[in-house]
Amino acid sequence: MKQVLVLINPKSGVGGPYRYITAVQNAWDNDEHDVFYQFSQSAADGAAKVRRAIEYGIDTVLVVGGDGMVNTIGCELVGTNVSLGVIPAGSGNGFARHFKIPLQPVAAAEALLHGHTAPIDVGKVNNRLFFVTCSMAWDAALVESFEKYPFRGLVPYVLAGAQQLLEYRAQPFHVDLDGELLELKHPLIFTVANLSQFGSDFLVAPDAQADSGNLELVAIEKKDVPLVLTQVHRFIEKTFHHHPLVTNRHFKKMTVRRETPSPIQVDGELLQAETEVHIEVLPSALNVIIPN
Ligand SMILES: Nc1ncnc2c1ncn2[C@@H]1O[C@H](COP(=O)(O)OP(=O)(O)OP(=O)(O)O)[C@@H](O)[C@H]1O
Repeated sequence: MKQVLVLINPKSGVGGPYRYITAVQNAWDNDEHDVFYQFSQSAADGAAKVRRAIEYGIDTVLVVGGDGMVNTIGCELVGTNVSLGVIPAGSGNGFARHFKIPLQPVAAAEALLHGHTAPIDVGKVNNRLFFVTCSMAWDAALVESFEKYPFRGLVPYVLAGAQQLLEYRAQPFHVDLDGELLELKHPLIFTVANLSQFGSDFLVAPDAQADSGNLELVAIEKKDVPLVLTQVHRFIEKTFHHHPLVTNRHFKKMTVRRETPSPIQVDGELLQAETEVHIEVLPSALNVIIPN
């Protein structure tokens, strides 16, 4: 019997948690699985519950939540043999969308049940892990405005972005990328992607592969953003990162030196950071259940 912990964020999801519990129960509660259900009231509460479950000998943790919860629980599972499955219940669901996990709970529970487990890379920024994306310029600052909106999704994201466009003061970034030196004068977008999207199908690094052993940098100077944005077909064709004005690199280790400290975005959450930021990839560090 495989031991399965279903960890539910009671704050996430549409239609209340029992919709998700029923979906998982109908698919997973069978002769092969012992399934336990717990609510995760906070990041610390969820982490403590997962640590206890690991000690108990759990095989799988199914997270019912969004990218923020995937991050806080994923951090506890890195370096263990426990597999992470994600039943998407967030607003953006970048992690789940990258792996084509269905957004409907019944379909998601079924897809994970019949899926396969594979190791994926994890990003590390200073002392914090990230699974989806990490941003350091205007693409980080907009999260502050976004968090103030009473509702979630692409619309507040765009509105927050527009508001921060007026307020954000771009600054020079000095970048050492696996030994290659890059000087960016005034980057507006500076995102490191482990997976392809921020969420809501907003693809920042369409080619990013979870098991490539690399992270991907997508950066655009402030003066070039309007030109890149006019090429709408590149967004539709998912090739905007190949635009000659976009800095697009695959790398394993990066150091960024900025002139003034400014917050960074880590899987949707805003963190304070000093001027110098270190990023590296931890290859094959987390076992994830991926639909077939
Ligand atoms: N382990 C956890 N347990 C409970 N709440 C958590 C946990 N981790 C993060 N949170 C908080 O729960 C709230 C919702 O997070 P969650 O990631 O589930 O949904 P979301 O933010 O809508 O998702 P997405 O990032 O995909 O848009 C956030 O305020 C987050 O800080």
